[in-house]
Amino acid sequence: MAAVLRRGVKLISSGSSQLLSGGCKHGRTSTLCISSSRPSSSKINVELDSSTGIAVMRFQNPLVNSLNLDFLTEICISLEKLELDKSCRGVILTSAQPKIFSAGLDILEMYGKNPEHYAAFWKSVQEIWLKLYGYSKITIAAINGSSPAGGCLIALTADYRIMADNPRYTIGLNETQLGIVAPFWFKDTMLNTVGHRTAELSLQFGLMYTPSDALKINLVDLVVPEEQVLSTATETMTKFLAIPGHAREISKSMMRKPVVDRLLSCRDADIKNFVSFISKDSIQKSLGQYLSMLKQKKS
Ligand SMILES: CCC/C=C/C(=O)SCCNC(=O)CCNC(=O)[C@H](O)C(C)(C)COP(=O)([O-])OP(=O)([O-])OC[C@H]1O[C@@H](n2cnc3c(N)ncnc32)[C@H](O)[C@@H]1OP(=O)([O-])[O-]
Repeated sequence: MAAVLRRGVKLISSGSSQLLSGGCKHGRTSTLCISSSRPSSSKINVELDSSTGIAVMRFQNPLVNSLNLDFLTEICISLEKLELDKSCRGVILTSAQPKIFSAGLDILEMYGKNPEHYAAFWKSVQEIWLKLYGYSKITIAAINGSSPAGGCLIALTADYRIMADNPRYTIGLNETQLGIVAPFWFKDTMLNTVGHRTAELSLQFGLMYTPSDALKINLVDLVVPEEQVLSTATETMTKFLAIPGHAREISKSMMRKPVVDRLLSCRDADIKNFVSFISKDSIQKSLGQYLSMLKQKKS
């Protein structure tokens, strides 16, 4: 059943399985497929334009798109569905929340919980990284807000990053500022993007970069006025789509597979390592202080 939302845009279905198995396949030029796995409480919104093959995935997990277990799982499932959907050729990742792309991993998932919880959470963080860094289709991050730590990681997994030109927005792997350590696969993703020396300084200091500074170190590929982020992402996607798909895909895999394989070869050990690290009293204390600092900043 289709309902007209605005000129040329149709709500095909609010259930993603229906949508992806049938709704998009025979869409016309002006038809967008709008999906959400749980209509009212969905933390993401996906629009797939079946005439171009470009999907826009918007993160909408209030307040700050922090990556908790449910949210990570929902993103992962949607990415999987889009990857299997032949009418989808590329995905633009962006935020529906004002001023924030993603605040990174939800600190509350790593604070005051039990080891089983930490293990399940970390597995889902691994999962999203493996899915995105090894994604066969084109991904572009349209970074329309701040993007610390895990938020930066999500952006780093994309094939191209376009950031809004607003000096109040910052991006970077700031983990050390919280007293925690980005794992080797966060580090490798950063290193593969900005090079060894910049990654080393960036990780040790937990540096956050303004858009113009991020551009200087190639952490982002393009900085454009805020209102042009999405349109520029769509134009850039069109350029990627002009390249023969299999050749592009193999080239991407060639660049990334060694890093993906490295985590695949030691997932359980990596989980154990995380659980043991995050459970330490000293680390819990640092996280508690950081959370208080975030709250105080508000008042
Ligand atoms: C080894 C592991 C590797 C770790 C990787 C990571 O990603 S670690 C993560 C590293 N991430 C960071 O260091 C990012 C820390 N966050 C920030 O820097 C800022 O919040 C902001 C720039 C994202 C948004 O600024 P803004 O002025 O627009 O908003 P605001 O500051 O007023 O916050 C609104 C509410 O959201 C809350 N909250 C925020 N983030 C998180 C979170 N990650 N989680 C949970 N909650 C979070 C905040 O407490 C507040 O809650 P309240 O009081 O309403 O109950």
